[in-house]
Amino acid sequence: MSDLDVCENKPQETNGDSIGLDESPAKIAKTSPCQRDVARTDYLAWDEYFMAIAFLSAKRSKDPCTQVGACIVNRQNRIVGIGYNGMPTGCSDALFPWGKHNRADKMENKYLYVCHAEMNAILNKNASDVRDCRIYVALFPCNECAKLIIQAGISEVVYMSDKHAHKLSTAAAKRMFQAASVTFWQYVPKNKKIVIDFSEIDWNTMSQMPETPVKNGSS
Ligand SMILES: Nc1ccn([C@H]2C[C@H](O)[C@@H](COP(=O)(O)O)O2)c(=O)n1
Ligand SMILES: [Zn+2]
Repeated sequence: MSDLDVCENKPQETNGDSIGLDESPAKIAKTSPCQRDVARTDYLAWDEYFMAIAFLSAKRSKDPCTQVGACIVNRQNRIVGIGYNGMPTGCSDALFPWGKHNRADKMENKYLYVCHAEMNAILNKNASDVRDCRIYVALFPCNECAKLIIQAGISEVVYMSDKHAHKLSTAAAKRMFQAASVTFWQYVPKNKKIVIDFSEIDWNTMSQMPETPVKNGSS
């Protein structure tokens, strides 16, 4: 049984044995998670969870080179904003460039148009403001996002990669964060991977897995 399976309140048969209240520790150890009375211990820690949300959001990005996600969290560990790097609303991917090397036409460069993940997370906020929140982001913010983060009142930046540490935009961002007392620190994941495996669902207890992917309302 996986953690996602539906638990039923009846003794579960396991290996042909029934499980009674006076079972030996060895037998209790063999019971399925649903039979246990104590909480799981291998759940995601808060930082791991919020950074994973940022990485999941990045999966929506159409940038062929770098997909970035951001997740804003308040002091009660409630998510108040999520975003990823993408073109502005109404600026179709069919009409705006995802390239960055077009020497013939300087206008055909994604950097002129793309909204960064941090910007979208702030603009997507579901709270009146994001003051004193922290933002989880895969890459260290650029100087333009640093301005938005500071002006929005976010007080803490949690980042995974500082691969552009050598860039002027990163140095400028750090200079502004330090002047504005915005703390920043690098999250080092405990686990290299967090797998979301839909096939773990016990489809016998849920509506059958669709034979062919059902297209959702938007692409
Ligand atoms: N903190 C950041 C850094 C970058 N991005 C976005 C902006 C671009 O879409 C992409 C970077 O492209 P590359 O220079 O790797 O071709 O990532 C962001 O949203 N947030
Ligand atoms: Zn940025």
